[in-house]
Amino acid sequence: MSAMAPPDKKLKGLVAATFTPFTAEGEINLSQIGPYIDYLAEKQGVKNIFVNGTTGESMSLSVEERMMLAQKWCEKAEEKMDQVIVHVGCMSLKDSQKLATHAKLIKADGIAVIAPSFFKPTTADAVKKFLYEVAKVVPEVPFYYYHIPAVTGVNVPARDVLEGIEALIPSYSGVKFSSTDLMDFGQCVSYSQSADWSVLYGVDEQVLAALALGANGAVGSTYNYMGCHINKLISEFEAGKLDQARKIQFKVQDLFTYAKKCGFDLGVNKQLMNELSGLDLGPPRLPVMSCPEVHALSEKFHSLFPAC
Ligand SMILES: CC(=O)N[C@@H]([C@@H](O)[C@H](O)[C@H](O)CO)[C@@H](O)CC(=O)C(=O)O
Repeated sequence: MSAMAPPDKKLKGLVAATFTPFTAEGEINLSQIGPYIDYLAEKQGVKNIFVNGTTGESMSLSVEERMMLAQKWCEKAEEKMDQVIVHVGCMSLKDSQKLATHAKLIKADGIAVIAPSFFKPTTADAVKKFLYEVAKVVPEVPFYYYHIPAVTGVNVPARDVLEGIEALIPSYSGVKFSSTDLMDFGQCVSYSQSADWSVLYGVDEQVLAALALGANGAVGSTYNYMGCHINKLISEFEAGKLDQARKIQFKVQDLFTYAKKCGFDLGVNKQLMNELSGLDLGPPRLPVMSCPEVHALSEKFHSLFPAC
């Protein structure tokens, strides 16, 4: 079995799935990326980023915009972040290959690929063939499979996709698992243990359950603004203080129960990040609707989570 990332580069701990900064007019705003990285490192204690993913609205960006963004994230992350993983999944294989080649050029620490979702692969074999065609253009770049069936509508179990992936894609380094199916997640952990691949969880409101099953870390949108609290949850878990870890997890769940009543979506999430961080990341891009103010949600956040 091949485990591409050297042991000191194994992706673990918290990874922020970054929002894409836009100007008020809806153009990419590269000027916010430096301050954004400083905020994550200094205020949240988050040292890894996953860029141009779901939270980053990658599917609403052009290939050129994704390249500009990835380049700036990598440039500004130098010496401040441990790893920058660039999501290069697209509907078009050619676009994905172009983004993967570019990610290597800008020295990204890894690439991730989602299953295409317009023409949906219906078997693990079809998903793997697509992943292989992207990974093969940059065989020396650590490769992560990004599993998010609720968004892609590709309901092939991740564990089936992982079966034999290391033989097909020697750069395979792990899976970013954004699904509530904890049985499938556990099976991915179990498959990955012998080779030390990273298995990262992506449903922030139940990350503690994934840690119990052996997650190496977590990738998510909320680690942008509550990374310091989830770092605490992880250290309580690692210290065997389950009660303390649960307290933090339950607060996250309370926040989301409240947020869902207010119509929580990516637009609300981004606006919450703007308010909590003080950064100006602008509105989302259509079809995600912008959301003027989420003061009640920010207040709820502050009432649940006193400053770190
Ligand atoms: C569907 C979705 O956007 N899921 C988020 C979660 O972090 C999610 O926002 C959070 O669990 C709140 O529901 C991540 O899994 C997505 C992600 O990591 C990404 O932006 O690529």
